[in-house]
Amino acid sequence: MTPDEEMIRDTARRFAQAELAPGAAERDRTHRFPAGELRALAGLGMLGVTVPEEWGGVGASYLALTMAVEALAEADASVAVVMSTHNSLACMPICQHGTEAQKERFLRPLVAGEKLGAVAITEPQAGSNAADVRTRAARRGSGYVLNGAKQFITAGGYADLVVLLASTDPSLGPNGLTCFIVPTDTPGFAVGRVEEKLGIRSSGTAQLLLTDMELGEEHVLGTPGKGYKILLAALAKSRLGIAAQAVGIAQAALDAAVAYAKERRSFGQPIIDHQAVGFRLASMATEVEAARQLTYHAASLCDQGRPFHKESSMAKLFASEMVERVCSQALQTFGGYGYLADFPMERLYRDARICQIYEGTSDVQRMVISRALATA
Ligand SMILES: CC(C)(COP(=O)(O)OP(=O)(O)OC[C@H]1O[C@@H](n2cnc3c(N)ncnc32)[C@H](O)[C@@H]1OP(=O)(O)O)[C@@H](O)C(=O)NCCC(=O)NCCSC(=O)CCS(=O)O
Repeated sequence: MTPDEEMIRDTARRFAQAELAPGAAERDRTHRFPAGELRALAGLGMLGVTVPEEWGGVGASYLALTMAVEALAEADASVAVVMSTHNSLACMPICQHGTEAQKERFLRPLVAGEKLGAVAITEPQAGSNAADVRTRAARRGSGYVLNGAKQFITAGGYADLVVLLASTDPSLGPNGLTCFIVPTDTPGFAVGRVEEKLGIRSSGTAQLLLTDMELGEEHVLGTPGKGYKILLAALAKSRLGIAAQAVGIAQAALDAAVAYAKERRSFGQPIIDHQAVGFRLASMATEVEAARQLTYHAASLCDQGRPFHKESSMAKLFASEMVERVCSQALQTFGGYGYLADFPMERLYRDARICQIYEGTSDVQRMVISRALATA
């Protein structure tokens, strides 16, 4: 880890503990989207961590981004996932595939925190099979007219720009999918339901509706027909962020359980001194550290330009299944108090569950890993 990476991690950690942790339960309860908190994060460079400095970013590594997401998730997983998605799935595809004009117009304000980014791949019928996107972008004059619906879009109710996958040629299947940069004030764009959820309740997950929405050619991101590959490549990186989110939530649960187990007494001693509790905490700590190391390893491979897709999926798979186990065991340590909304365990337990679902379910990660094994 370089001094710069450490500094980014520590900056995120300080902000998370001072500015996010105190309001996390309240945002969860009221479902308030953390718009002000995200603007404050922009001031710390957290909305363009891996974007080069020439576009206003920090120009840091994916390891730095991963550690920053982990630190935020320890305090508030909703903020962490919005920040992670904005960085990896909105900023970076534009950074890597955008024209100079697109970077000037769209990327710079995203990094500065003047605009918030989201990604829209998933549709009501297209989840794990992302190639089944049916949102249609039909040619009209020199531009396109888009019709369709997008589902489960993180920050969808609040984003200013959406990197969106649509079909420009259905006869070509996945090779007819194209990425568009969609300003959400475009006529024909509407936010549908903002979803009620088990966890990450302040992340503004929404359905997006596109009705005869006209976009000029300058909104096409990358080469038409290459959109699926652009976003599969971006997802391989963004999954590091979900793994990091899982590690952060699990660390918070572990810390809370250890603190409680030292303080709570039964049968004449702190419960941590009962072997059943102490051993349980030991196993939890080991699992959290194993997931962290898998995640950092995958991020480091990515930073070195080495193959990392299998490792990224392994990290996401292991960390997201680990966090449910660890949160369950942490909650158990609190006994009845763990089940009450007055205590943080209840929210951590709910926030943990989504990690096995979004940005590729556990089964999708197993698919990516097993295909890599088959072709090695
Ligand atoms: C299930 C999948 C993993 C795979 O689907 P496919 O079988 O359709 O894809 P492939 O044949 O493997 O690949 C097609 C094509 O793309 C190239 N490819 C694949 N992976 C990569 C990569 N990591 N980097 C670059 N290129 C890649 C591959 O070589 C093929 O190219 P050729 O045709 O050979 O030239 C996939 O569908 C999948 O990941 N599904 C899960 C989708 C998912 O994660 N959805 C969540 C999206 S997020 C969202 O929409 C909103 C929620 S949010 O977080 O806000």
